[in-house]
Amino acid sequence: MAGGGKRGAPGKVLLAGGYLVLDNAYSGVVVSTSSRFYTVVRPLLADSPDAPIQIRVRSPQFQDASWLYFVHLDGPHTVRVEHVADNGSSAATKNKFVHLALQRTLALAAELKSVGTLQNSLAYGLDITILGDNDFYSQRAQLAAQNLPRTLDSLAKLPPFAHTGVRLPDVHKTGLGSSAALITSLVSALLLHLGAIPRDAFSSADGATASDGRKLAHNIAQYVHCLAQGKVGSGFDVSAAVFGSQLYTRFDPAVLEPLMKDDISDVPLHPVLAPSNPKWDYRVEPFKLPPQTRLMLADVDAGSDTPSLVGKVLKWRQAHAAEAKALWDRIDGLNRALSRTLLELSAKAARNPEAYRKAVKYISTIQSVQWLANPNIADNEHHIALKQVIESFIDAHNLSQDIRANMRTMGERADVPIEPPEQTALLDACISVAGVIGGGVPGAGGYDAIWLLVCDPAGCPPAELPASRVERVWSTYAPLDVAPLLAAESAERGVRVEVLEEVRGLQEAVDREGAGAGAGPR
Ligand SMILES: Nc1ncnc2c1ncn2[C@@H]1O[C@H](COP(=O)(O)OP(=O)(O)OP(=O)(O)O)[C@@H](O)[C@H]1O
Ligand SMILES: C[C@@](O)(CCOP(=O)(O)O)CC(=O)O
Repeated sequence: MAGGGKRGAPGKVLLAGGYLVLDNAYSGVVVSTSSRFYTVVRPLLADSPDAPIQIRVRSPQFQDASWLYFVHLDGPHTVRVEHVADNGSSAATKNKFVHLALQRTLALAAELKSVGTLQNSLAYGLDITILGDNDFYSQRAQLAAQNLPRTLDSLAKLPPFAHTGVRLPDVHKTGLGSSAALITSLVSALLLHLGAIPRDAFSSADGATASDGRKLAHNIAQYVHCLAQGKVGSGFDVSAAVFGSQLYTRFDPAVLEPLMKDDISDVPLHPVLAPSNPKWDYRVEPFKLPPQTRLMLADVDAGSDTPSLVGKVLKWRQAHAAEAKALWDRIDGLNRALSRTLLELSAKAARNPEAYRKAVKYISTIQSVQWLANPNIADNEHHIALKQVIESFIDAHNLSQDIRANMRTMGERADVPIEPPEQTALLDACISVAGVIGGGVPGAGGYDAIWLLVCDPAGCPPAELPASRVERVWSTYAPLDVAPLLAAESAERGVRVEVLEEVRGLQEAVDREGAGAGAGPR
């Protein structure tokens, strides 16, 4: 879009529901993050009018990350996107995720509009820039290079969309779901740019009431992500990128079966991907974190291999069906109760803001075990509303601890490190800090990350915030190398259209490496 429209899609954290969410009998509690992927689409203004339609895609945060494609519109249902050498050193590198996103989104647009309309929209070619917030990639090297301690303050000082200094395959990812956010952002930008969905498709949000345009973006993003990954996962990460925080229940993979072959040139996409196709049976139920709390995330430098964890857990589940069912049912009950309790806290805050504010302020200075120890609060009838808020926070604490215990059981039974002892020690240390509500290992677990939910009382001096106490624990924690991420929960619900100039550092990042608006292919 001339003028610099761009589409941002958030990352995700699966607070609860790892493994369970792969089965549509269960759900996952997923939070979308303030860290986003952005796609900026501009005309390429290719020199020769006779040249084939060109699309150039660049990721200026990486070395050798520029890909050039020719688009062939061979017939009413034949859109071919061909990867070609881009004059530079990137000739040999492919990007399957980007290539498939272009290929399938253009094909869908051709079905929805017409080949002629598509040809017109692509007449000048497309110059696409993809940028991810720093959080998606480990910033350890950047902090070390600038001699900065690993704190939230230091992260805030790094330039936005910092260069990672490496090639894409060599980057250390932090687990926020870079590929799902990237695919969602890219296909949404293309659908809008090509007029395949209305311009206001992303202006209102909320799962059940989402526009058909948003639902179409969801369906094609799920499809492309599955194709690129070579498997149909639960899709919670794409759903979070599209719809925002939610209680997610997966779609039946059968819906995508007709399109999962390599050559589908004779199979129309829209009948399968249309929001009106009843086989899309995913459910998005409302979820958000309570006011005056904050999600904290840390990247623990000891990666684990998610696919191998998942394979082993599913194998154990199959071999021990009855025991696994009891465990899965128990965990799902706890996960749903956690989601309900956190939503109840939002409702209590709305009903009685004063009592809520006081409760958060009070428990922010005390360890969770002591939250109702004060007889003044426990027995005083003037404090009923305050006490009710504190009780919900205690429920949230107990539920998250129970979930951890049951996930440890899952790990022990399946013999995989879902919450290994090293992570248990770290989480116990963090959760015992005053003002911390609960925490756990996100997603599939393993050694690589933790999440915490902490009180964030309004008007408290920064140094006295629970988050600052947690940061001190992280920065001095000897047994593991713990680095904070900047991300918090995103207040916006899912993918949205933004104004280029309003996202700090985005314009500069797009212009980096000599690729200003109107630049021809290099
Ligand atoms: N900035 C980017 N520009 C272009 N492609 C990217 C970018 N970031 C990621 N990708 C694509 O996504 C692929 C990585 O996907 P993969 O599924 O391995 O990661 P992921 O599981 O989403 O990672 P994480 O959850 O840790 O962020 C890369 O190989 C590349 O094709
Ligand atoms: C194990 C699983 O349920 C969650 C994996 O999540 P993550 O990639 O660890 O955030 C797999 C999935 O849902 O696709």
